[in-house]
Amino acid sequence: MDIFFSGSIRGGRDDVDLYAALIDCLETHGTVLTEHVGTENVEAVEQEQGLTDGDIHDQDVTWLEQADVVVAEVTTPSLGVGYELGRAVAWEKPVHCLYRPDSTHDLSAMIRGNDAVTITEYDDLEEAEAALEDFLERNR
Ligand SMILES: O=c1[nH]c(=O)n([C@H]2C[C@H](O)[C@@H](COP(=O)(O)O)O2)cc1CO
Repeated sequence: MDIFFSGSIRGGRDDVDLYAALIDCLETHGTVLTEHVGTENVEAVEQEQGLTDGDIHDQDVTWLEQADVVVAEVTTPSLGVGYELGRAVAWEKPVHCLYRPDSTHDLSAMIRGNDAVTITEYDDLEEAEAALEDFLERNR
């Protein structure tokens, strides 16, 4: 199963360690196409690789199209994550979002109000992992 994991990069990297833990969990169920989202110095690595913003966009959209399912951690608001979710919904991919309700950012109505997206509100990693396992089992 190919999994597209979506998480904030330029929107803010406060949750990067959490993204890495979620990616580790997802990798026990399939191939995560976007492992780089959980890498601390992702933008420096992309720069070293000579990737332009155009390359990053095109590569991510290719992975998104290839993915069987999409998982996003949406607590830190991100334009890129919102864009990826919109395209995933338009392609009718199964989409699951994880959100921590103790956040200072309220979740966008464009995500919470979207019937095509399932959302788990969670407080700790264990709860998030259980929700992901359930989502992946239902969409295998
Ligand atoms: O350098 C990048 N590499 C990359 O893969 N992305 C993709 C993957 C993430 O799920 C999403 C993050 O968007 P943003 O940077 O607007 O927070 O966009 C985004 C950037 C920077 O915008």
